[in-house]
Amino acid sequence: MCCVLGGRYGKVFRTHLLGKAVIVSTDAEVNRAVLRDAGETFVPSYPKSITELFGETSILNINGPLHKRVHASIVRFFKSPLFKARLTAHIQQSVTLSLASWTRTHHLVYVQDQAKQISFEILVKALMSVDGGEDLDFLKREYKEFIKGLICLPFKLPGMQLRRSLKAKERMLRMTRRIVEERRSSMELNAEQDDCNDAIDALLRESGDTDDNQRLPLDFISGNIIEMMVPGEDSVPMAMTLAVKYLSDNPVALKQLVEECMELKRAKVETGDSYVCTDYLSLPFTQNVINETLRMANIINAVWRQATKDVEIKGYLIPKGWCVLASFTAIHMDDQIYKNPYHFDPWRWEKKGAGGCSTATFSPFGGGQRLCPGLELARLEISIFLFHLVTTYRWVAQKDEVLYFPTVKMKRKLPIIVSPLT
Ligand code: HEM
Repeated sequence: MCCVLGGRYGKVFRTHLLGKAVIVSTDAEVNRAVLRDAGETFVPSYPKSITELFGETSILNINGPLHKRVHASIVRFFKSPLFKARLTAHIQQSVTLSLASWTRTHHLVYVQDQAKQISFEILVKALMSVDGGEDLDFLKREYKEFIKGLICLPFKLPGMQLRRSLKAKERMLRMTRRIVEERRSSMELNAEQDDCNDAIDALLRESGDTDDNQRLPLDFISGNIIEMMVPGEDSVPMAMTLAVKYLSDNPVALKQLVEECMELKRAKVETGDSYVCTDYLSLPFTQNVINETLRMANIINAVWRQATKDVEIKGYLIPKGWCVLASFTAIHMDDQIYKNPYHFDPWRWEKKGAGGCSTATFSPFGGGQRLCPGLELARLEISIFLFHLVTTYRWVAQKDEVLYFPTVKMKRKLPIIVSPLT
């Protein structure tokens, strides 16, 4: 029997958020059905200021065959062994350089700031091969202004944040467009070379499944490179920071992580081999720590969709035009699914499997057609950061607390006092 939702209704209920009538789902099966939909019934739906900032052709807004094509192209590139090998070396270099700057004993370090710095550099390297220098400083400055517009009043009047953010985006777009044009020219000159160094190359080479070899327009590529920074920029450093926070509060878990990482380090010293990406990703306890961090942190706590037609899921009728908020937090903190959900317990993943259980009950990276294309990049970065941190330093964390609104942050940026391992 199908029911039209009225007021609070069990695990799926109707409410008002940001002035919009919304159906909130805290039900794993309903969430899975929403995520699995390939754009026929549900399309992304964001508050007005976000849609304005992203633009209509952003991967986060588009649907149908174009979305599928762009998403597949990015996933293919991020999964390619050559990219992962290059990126592993780059992440190692960024992390070790950053850690080397903390060398003094009893030195105070703000983990959140350090993690942000490391992961921003890695992100722009992966997306557009910007590698330090003025371009990186420019992007850092403009991106900071741009991102403030994500949570602001949706008016573009002079002096208002949304207008300032859109101006910052215009400046970033000019720079990105220049890089994209230069890259296309050099591709035309070296037509036989089909190696992709970054997401720009991947999108420039993307020709679709059709015979007409339709390339993606340059403005489309430039815009998407900037818009793809949004889901990756804050989430990775916050996962790194929260992992350090949870480990600081759980010495037994930290001890086991240190032992696992030290064993790999000793093996590498003995053989003289360098680290490859699978070394990091196959450390089972490290992956359990990352799973547990992502489960508890809920950095992306939900996804928003809008129904394009009346649809019935598990007996609930979702009327056409209504927004659905599929909550990940509700599932990740459900004590029917995770025993003692507020307790940091990396060992629970030994039972569930290090790769996580089904996407219905563990979906920090979303699922279905919009499954995060940066998933492996994120896991690799967090793994490398934790590995080098625990094999280089001991630390004592100062008192701090996690804030969940409007986005996940540490109240004091997680200050720790570090001492180098002798
Ligand atoms: C811990 C880190 C990360 C988390 C928790 C995370 C989470 C997510 C989630 C939940 C979605 C799905 C949104 C939806 O269905 O509407 C998503 C999409 C996306 N993520 Fe990530 N992400 C992370 C890192 C990254 C990184 C490093 C990148 C690199 C560029 C990235 C790029 C994207 C893109 C482009 C999308 C949009 C995909 C689409 O709509 O087709 N993410 N992410």
